Amino acid sequence: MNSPGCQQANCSETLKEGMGLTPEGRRESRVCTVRVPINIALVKYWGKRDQTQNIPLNDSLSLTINSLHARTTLRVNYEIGTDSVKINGKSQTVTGSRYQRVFEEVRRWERKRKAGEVAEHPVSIQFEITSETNFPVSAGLASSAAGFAAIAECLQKIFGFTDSQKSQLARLGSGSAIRSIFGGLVRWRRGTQPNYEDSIAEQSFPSTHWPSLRALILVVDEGRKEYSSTDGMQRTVETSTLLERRIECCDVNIDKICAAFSNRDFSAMADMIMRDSNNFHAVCMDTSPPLMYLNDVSRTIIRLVHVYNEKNGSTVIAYTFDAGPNATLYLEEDTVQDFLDFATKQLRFAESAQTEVEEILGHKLDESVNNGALAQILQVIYSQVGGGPQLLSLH
Ligand SMILES: Nc1ncnc2c1ncn2[C@@H]1O[C@H](COP(=O)(O)OP(=O)(O)OP(=O)(O)O)[C@@H](O)[C@H]1O
Ligand SMILES: C[C@@](O)(CCOP(=O)(O)OP(=O)(O)O)CC(=O)O
Repeated sequence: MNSPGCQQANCSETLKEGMGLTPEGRRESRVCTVRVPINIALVKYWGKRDQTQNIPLNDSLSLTINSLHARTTLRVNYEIGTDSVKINGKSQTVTGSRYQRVFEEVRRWERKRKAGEVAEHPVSIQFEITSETNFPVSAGLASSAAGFAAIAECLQKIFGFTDSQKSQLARLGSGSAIRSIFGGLVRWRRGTQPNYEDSIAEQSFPSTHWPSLRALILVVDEGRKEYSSTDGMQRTVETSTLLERRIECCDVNIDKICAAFSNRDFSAMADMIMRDSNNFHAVCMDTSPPLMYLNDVSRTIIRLVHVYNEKNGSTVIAYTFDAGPNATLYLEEDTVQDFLDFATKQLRFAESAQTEVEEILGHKLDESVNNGALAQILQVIYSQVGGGPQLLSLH
């Protein structure tokens, strides 16, 4: 069976103080390129106590999935101009966006830093971002997490911000982005301080602690989801009575998953992962009007996983669903082949997804096996649990 690639985190460099000047005496532009993976939560973040700062009501926990990533280049020009953001070749609206929130925060910090210094030039900063992702954006595959963590990484490298400032910038863009700053198993603490400085992420375990852990993402819908996570969770906060109970349980569930992870006890971890996913979607259904992120294919996958575990006599695979119908399955490497053999008999795979399965298995599928029921899998992504951001270039 083929192994998915693994990259190691390597993001400790920053530009040194004392930057170059152009012949006109202006600061030279700086450019940074990073590659940052997505993360998929095992205990979901859902609900905020501060909407503008993205401060969560509950702690959350995720695994970093390094096959899916954003490759982002940020250019900072020290002049007055219009900021721009391009994702997969498409220009994004910056005015009034989350990008602008992040850019304004950086300008504010730089103004503050410059106050007291006799600046030759006022703080004029223009931002240009180009980002490519190797997966669809806004489809519930945590594109915003990789995207905003990448922007925060670049900003730290260019401006020399502290780790805490980097976290704040990532979180300001999208809450879940704060967890993509690390590899492995990552916890985002909601924090209790009024200034939110302790609402930060930390690595609970590096990916090397459990090298045989794998993720299989079954994409069943590549389209934009109906309600964004941002709007959906706010609606839940306003209307769900179950949310309060969910929030009470998150810390205990995180502790249980961390203990299971520490002992590499897959079955104990898997049970908690599936419980959290189901609890999260129950809370979504308890929202008014309900948030129905799962579809029939998602539900077929849920059933399939339980049948497979039962057939096995122990829990060897877990599902989790974010705010969309696509499934992330966690399992160990030695389960992948048997599970895919089983799944290809029960589900229907689109032609490209079939090729992806064949690549994972390292052999062709028998013509007759890929004829399962109507459930259609469009794409299969196989990944290790990986390291965090990688710095590609800085100048
Ligand atoms: N590579 C990127 N760089 C910068 N911003 C990005 C990038 N990819 C996505 N985004 C931003 O994230 C938004 C999509 O976020 P959204 O939360 O709707 O989807 P998602 O992240 O795929 O889903 P979820 O967070 O529920 O898993 C995009 O509209 C864009 O503003
Ligand atoms: C279901 C989730 O994926 C929700 C992610 O929400 P976002 O981080 O996208 O929300 P904003 O902070 O408003 O940008 C669960 C999770 O990743 O923890």
